[in-house]
Amino acid sequence: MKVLVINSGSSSIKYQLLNMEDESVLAKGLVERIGIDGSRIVHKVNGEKHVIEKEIKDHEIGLKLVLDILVSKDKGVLNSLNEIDACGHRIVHGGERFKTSVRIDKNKLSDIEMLSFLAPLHNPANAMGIKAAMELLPEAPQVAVFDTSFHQTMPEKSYLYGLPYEYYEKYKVRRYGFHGTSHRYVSKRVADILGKNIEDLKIITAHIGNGASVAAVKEGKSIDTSMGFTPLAGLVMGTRSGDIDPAIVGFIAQEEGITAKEVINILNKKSGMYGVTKGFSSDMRDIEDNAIEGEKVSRLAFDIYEYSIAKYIGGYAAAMNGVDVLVFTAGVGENSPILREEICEQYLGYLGVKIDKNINDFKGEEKIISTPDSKVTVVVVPTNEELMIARDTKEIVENKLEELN
Ligand SMILES: Nc1ncnc2c1ncn2[C@@H]1O[C@H](COP(=O)(O)OP(=O)(O)O)[C@@H](O)[C@H]1O
Ligand SMILES: CC(=O)OP(=O)(O)O
Ligand SMILES: [Mg+2]
Repeated sequence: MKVLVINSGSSSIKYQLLNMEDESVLAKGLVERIGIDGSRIVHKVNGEKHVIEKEIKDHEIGLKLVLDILVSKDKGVLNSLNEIDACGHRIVHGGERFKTSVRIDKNKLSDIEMLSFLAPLHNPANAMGIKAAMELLPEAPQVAVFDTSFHQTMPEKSYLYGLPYEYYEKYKVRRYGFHGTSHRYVSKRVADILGKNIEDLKIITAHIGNGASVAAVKEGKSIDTSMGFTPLAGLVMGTRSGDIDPAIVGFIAQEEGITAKEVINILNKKSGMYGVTKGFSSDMRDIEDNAIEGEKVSRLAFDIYEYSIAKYIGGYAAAMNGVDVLVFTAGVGENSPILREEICEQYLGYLGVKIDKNINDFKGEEKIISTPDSKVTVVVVPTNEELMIARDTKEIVENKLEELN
């Protein structure tokens, strides 16, 4: 079975075509800057990278280009689009409506669109990707895999805020949590790597990418996570503030003469590392390089970033009354030895965490970085959201996965 995985962002489409017989990636790529100047497609196949600059006005045109390239003579891997057996979509917000991955029909698509009020930055783009795929691949079943599903196991005490209860009843204001596909993948994978049963483990997964979140996974189930009602909450991120005193929103709005919505936009797009470094960069590679060279503002930003991660790890050790395994994943977690080292050494010694600095000095591999006598096993596990989406898609299409919706 060949599965096309689509992850539509507001201005991009990431895609992967997988052969599910052996889970190999046949081709993958990124359509970026959709609807703005400089749009292009970066396509990778057989170890080669092709960049095509082209005007791409919307998601349908973007996806059409992806499909054209997949069947093209020189850069393609398919003879015909009929070879695509199914399409899996990453959907950021499933609300309380979607507890598992589902096969998409018109009603489910409209429910996904209705959830846009909870994730205005993500769901409209996700829905555009589904519509484009339904249009261009009418024969292929479409499956939705939600960032929020894995966290639907959180108990009420984790997901309810200290707000008037009517806001939960009327508007479903609660913690949802995101990056669930990644937390699910790495928690299962680390149990396999360690040869343990996930049911016997208390795992903390730190998904540290441009968007970042930490989750507490007990007996294979998410019991808490740092993102909340939206992906703005929790850790300090590339451009997002993470947790702040909610009173700041009204205060800044009043002082700057702007609306609450505009303040939230600033918290999403102009804060985090970007904001603390006065607009220098949101990319951790830049911040890290500068911090290592001793530049003060970047060093401070890096400290704020690590400290916020460490506090959540400590909090989740308390939430589970212990921790057996700590996982680092995503762009920064996989590729920044210094971040892993500083977090473990400066903040987690009291938990009995000990890492081997020499072993830790690598990027992007599956590896145990703790010492044999460490009380907590610390492991780097590269995430693979696309593989999870493809696996769920295959299982749904083959009716092997129960849809609880
Ligand atoms: N070698 C590295 N050192 C530190 N950070 C890195 C490195 N490589 C990538 N990153 C960080 O990973 C981030 C992207 O992570 P990723 O998980 O791809 O994010 P997203 O899926 O949210 O776009 C980049 O912003 C960059 O800061
Ligand atoms: C939900 C979320 O924050 O996603 P990303 O990390 O891809 O921005
Ligand atoms: Mg990501």
